[in-house]
Amino acid sequence: MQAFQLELPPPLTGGRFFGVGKYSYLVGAHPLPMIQKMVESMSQLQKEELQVQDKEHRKGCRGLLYQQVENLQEKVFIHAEEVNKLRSEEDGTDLEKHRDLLATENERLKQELEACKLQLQELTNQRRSCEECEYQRTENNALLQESLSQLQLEVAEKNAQILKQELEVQQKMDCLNEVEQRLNDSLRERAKAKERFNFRLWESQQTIASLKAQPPQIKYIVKRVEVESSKLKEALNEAQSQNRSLEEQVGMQSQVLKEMEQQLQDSRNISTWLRSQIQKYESEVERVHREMVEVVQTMKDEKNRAIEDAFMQAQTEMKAVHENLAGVRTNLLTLQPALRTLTNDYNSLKRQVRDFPLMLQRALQTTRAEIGEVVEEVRNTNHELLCKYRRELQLRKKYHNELVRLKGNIRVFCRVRPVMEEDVDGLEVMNMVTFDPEDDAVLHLYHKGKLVSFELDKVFPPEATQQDVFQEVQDLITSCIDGYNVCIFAYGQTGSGKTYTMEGMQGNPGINQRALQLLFAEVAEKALDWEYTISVNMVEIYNEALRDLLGKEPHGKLDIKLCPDGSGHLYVPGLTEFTVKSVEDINRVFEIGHMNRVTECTNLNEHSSRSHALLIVTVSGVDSSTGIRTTGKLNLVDLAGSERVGKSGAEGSRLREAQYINKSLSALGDVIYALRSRQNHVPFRNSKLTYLLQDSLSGESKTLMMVQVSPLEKNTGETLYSLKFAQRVRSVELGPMAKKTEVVSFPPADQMELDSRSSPNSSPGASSGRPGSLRKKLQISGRGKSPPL
Ligand SMILES: Nc1ncnc2c1ncn2[C@@H]1O[C@H](COP(=O)(O)OP(=O)(O)OP(=O)(O)O)[C@@H](O)[C@H]1O
Repeated sequence: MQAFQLELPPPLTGGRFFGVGKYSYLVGAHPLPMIQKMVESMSQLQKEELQVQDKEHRKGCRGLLYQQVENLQEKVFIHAEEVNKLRSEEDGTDLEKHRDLLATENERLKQELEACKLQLQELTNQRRSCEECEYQRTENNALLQESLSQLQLEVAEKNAQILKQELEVQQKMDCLNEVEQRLNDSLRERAKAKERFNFRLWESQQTIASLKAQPPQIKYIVKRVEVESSKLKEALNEAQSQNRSLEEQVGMQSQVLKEMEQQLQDSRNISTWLRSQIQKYESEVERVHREMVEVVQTMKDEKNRAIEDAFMQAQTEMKAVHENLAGVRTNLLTLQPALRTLTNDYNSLKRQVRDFPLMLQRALQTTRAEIGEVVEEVRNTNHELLCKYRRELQLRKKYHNELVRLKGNIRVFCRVRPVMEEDVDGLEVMNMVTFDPEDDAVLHLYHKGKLVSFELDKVFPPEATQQDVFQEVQDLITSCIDGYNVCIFAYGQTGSGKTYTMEGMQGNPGINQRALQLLFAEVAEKALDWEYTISVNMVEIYNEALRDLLGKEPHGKLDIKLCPDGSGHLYVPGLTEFTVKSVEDINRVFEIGHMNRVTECTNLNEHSSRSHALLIVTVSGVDSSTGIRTTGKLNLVDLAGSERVGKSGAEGSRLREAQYINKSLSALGDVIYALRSRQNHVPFRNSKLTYLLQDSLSGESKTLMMVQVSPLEKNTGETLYSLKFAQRVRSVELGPMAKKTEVVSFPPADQMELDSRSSPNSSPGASSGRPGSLRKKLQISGRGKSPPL
């Protein structure tokens, strides 16, 4: 029989033994009292078992059971030891300690922060007292505020971290408590099982003891021993099964222990991490603290420096102020007499100021009276001047009219067009017209080998410009503003330059546009006293039909009618009239007229040479001071070509056109003749042209006939005819002799030619009142004789 020795661990400190009989229990602060108790009872059991073994040497079957129990005890002990060790090493209180430490550290940081705030407050106060460092302080303050807010943020973060860690620690603690609870429960279970086992063991021992106490009956005993030994076997089996269940429980316990170990390991990791975090936090706090201290130190230094500077500056300024004060004191001494003088002056000025309104009122009254007198004088002078001006105006008008009358109310000019490139046509062109260099009213025409001379009111050579021509006619145009009716006719064969003279060309306008421009200028000059309105009509007479060139329906024929007011004046119902105020307006009107003329005909050149184009300008004015009203009419007429088509044997429409043209031109000649010779009857109604211009030709009206001629040899016939026409118009002399003259019709073209043939060298101009050089020449040569009309 083998003896079993069980080595038990020394009892843990802090515990007390309480024993009842052979079972003793350890209670107190030990973490595993049940295990301990179990170990104790097991050792007790072992001792008793040993005694039994001694007594019952034959009962070797119990050895296995003891062996197993021993192993079990060993394992339980090891586990208990490990648990104790773990508990002592990594107790949950460590985490709590860390947490407490962190809380303390946090508290300390908060206090430091408060101290920093206080210091900052102090510095702010100090800075307030130092005004010169205001700007710098504001900047530093802002920086500090910024770092402070950063620190506060960090502290808040750390607090949050601490709270989180506290929560985690709490969770771990709860976990540990739960594990401990479970361990305690399992130990209690085990103790109960052990107790039951012991009780059975005790019962078995009691049975053995009672068996031993019975008297020996060999045969019977042997049998009983066998019986008892089977009982023991049963007990043994039961113990083994209990042992197995205990082993299972131990396995479970070891599993639980493993879990606990794992949890402890996790806790250890977390604790390490927390420690590192705390270290980081501490180092950060330390760094911030160091920075704060540095900043505070820098600010203190700056403050001291600023104070020193301010002090030095104040000292310097104080010194300067003292010096100034001394200067001021000296000045004060010298200024006192000046002050006295100034005070006296001031007092006298005050007196003057007091008296000033009265003086001013008197001066104003005097000045007003003087101004009134002067104004009255000026008014009188103005009135006189105005009267003089009006007288002068009347005189000017009178003299102008006298001048025009002296020149003749009907004047005849001649313009010779230059030889054009298209006239040359490869052949040598002979210029048949020559001029008198000493007299600008004479021209000579070389015709059929003879030189025929003509004297008119003015002759324009080919080189005369549009401006030169206009210069001579502008008097007539301005008289229109004074209320006179003016007619300017362009007469001549086709291509002789009538349109050029009247309308002109782009960029070089003729009489029409220049006349309107002049009217605008004159009207503007008189705008102070007179208010003028300038309106225009444009008409065309073709084959004795009157057409409105500005109307919306230029095809319609117009009629000339007597005014229903009984004034005897004529008017054209439905004739379009435009009021013009500027050159742009004129251009627009000309454009409309031109367009209407173009739309009417297929060949404008042909058409224009066979129709009369009239631009009628009406100038109405009212004198704002006197209320006098004037109305003048300017008729600018581009006549149809005067060539004698009828003679060349034309037929049909061409002949009809020619007849109409001849008729109207003859009628014009007749009217002018009748007017110049002051006949009682003037045949205005013989043509549409003269009838339309009746108002403008009669009475005080002024007429200019611009006879256009070509210098070309091929045109000499027509040139001669035109010049004769001009000569005849001009030769009609006003005065007693003219009055006596009979009323005769203007000779037709053929007759005029015959006349010229009969006396080619005769110059009708010789009989005119104009003292022309040619006339003198003719008189000297004895050939100055008026032709019969
Ligand atoms: N004084 C001048 N200087 C330069 N060119 C001129 C002059 N006179 C006329 N002409 C030119 O001669 C040509 C014929 O002139 P314009 O058309 O004026 O003649 P017209 O007598 O009006 O003819 P029509 O009776 O056919 O209308 C034009 O090309 C014109 O430019």
